Amino acid sequence: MDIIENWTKVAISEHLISLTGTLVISTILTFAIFSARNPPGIYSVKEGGKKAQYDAVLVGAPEEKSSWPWLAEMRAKLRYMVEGHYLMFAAFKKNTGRILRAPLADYRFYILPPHYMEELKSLPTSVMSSSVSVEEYLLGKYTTMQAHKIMGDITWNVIRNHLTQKLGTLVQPLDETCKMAYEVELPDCEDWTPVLVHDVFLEIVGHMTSRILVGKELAKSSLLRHTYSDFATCVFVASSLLKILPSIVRPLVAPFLPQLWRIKLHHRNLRKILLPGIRKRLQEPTSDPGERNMLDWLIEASGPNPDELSIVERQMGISFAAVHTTTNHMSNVLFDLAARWDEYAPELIAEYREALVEDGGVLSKTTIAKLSKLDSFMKESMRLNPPSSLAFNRKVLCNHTLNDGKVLPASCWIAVAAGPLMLSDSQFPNPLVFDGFRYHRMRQQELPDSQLAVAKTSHFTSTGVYSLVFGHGRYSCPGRFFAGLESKIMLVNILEKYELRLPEGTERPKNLVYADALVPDPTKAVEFRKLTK
Ligand code: HEM
Repeated sequence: MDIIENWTKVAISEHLISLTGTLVISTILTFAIFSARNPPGIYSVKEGGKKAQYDAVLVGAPEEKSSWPWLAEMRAKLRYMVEGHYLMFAAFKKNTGRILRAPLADYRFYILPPHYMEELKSLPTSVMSSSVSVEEYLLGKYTTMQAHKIMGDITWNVIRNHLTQKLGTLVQPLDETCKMAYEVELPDCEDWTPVLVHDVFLEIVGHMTSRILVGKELAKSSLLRHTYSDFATCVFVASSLLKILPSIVRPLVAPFLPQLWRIKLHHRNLRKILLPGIRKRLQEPTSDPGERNMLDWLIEASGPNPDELSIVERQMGISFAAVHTTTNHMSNVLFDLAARWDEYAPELIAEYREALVEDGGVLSKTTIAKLSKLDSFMKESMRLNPPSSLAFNRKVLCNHTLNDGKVLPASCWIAVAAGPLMLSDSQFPNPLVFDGFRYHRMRQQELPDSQLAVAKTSHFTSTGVYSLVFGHGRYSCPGRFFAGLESKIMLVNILEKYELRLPEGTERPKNLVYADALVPDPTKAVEFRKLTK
């Protein structure tokens, strides 16, 4: 009943939000005009009133010098929102080796050349923090995505020391869940059937991730899966809407956002679903190793008197990090595979069958590790369709002097232009061409010294300057090994049972752009057909 009442509120508030549209647009303009204090083009970074130590080039600034600098900056900000991804490529190409400034809302956001990564990648979180940048980017104050609290050491350690270490034992439960989810979520596909891959795989990834987060029984709850996936959607939508407003106006608009209402509802529902299980475990820890899951690991990692609510919050945080990222990756791989089925599927199927036979017909972690061509295909899909043109996003927490003497001022943001680096023609022959087995070949060939940096990071989960989709260094994505395993299990189950193609007369769908982010188009379908035995 509670839930029904809340959904009614949501419907009413959706009307209210359209009324606030006018307010939003007028405040964007006010904000853009009054916040444009700096001239476009070359932007001098001044520290503590001293002379600039370096110049940063404003991404998206007009070529010619403008007599209305604030107008030029305002245009750069608006352009960045709609085509930031492409502007970043153009600016990086023209200014390789220079520091760029991304005109994103009211952040001081510097895009550093990649050579700084080596010295930055191991800095402690007291100097620069990935969690704080996530939290502020997603406006955690409003959206409850307070990453520095709900991620933090406990979550990181649980993912690194439990989830990743136990991947071998998770293959069978994940495979079983994947097969069940395909039965439930995919249509029959007796003949060619269009499938909206983003929406359907959001459900399938939801089933598989929940299986690991909460165990077999609780993972059956469709409310739980909806809570995990819609929480993330609400956080993205609400933060994107609020971010276009000046910070002073945000508290006035926030109460009208239906997404923020839904976020509250999701927290309440998750508590209702998880707390009884958490309390039961606190009294009597799960003894069956096959039944232990993220709930047990979080309880163990939280010390002698675990705070049960913080375990629920951490679950929400992990699902946030895991579900949409993996869904978007899978959507891209399926678009790429469907577009080139005849070229790649026969070799991928042969590789899988051979590995399975070697392992006595039982899918295991070793079988998955033998799928070098599939790993390469997934990595190539990510190289050309990264989640963002930026990576290694950090909030600088105190003034930091780089080895060459330049100072990163406290409270600025930094990132590296991951997208352009992954298209570097010095590292990738024909960088714009999809070459699904490029990384597979790299692992087997002798490469010139100039390409060794890429060759060393040729595996799906490895990170480096030319492989930044999972970030890099001490705080790179801890869940990437799980994401790789989960994706491969979903893919071998497709290769085994289905054929794919794009709807007739269509091409590989283009990604949607929002600022520097790239998202697979959720309205585009892939056609599936079940193989007859
Ligand atoms: C294809 C799927 C995924 C992609 C592309 C991805 C990407 C990323 C990136 C770029 C970061 C930031 C790293 C950095 O700043 O250097 C990150 C952080 C993180 N990821 Fe992933 N990830 C994926 C899947 C997962 C999964 C499945 C999990 C959990 C099981 C996970 C858990 C996390 C966590 C906990 C963080 C730290 C967040 C924070 O500190 O606020 N990720 N991920």
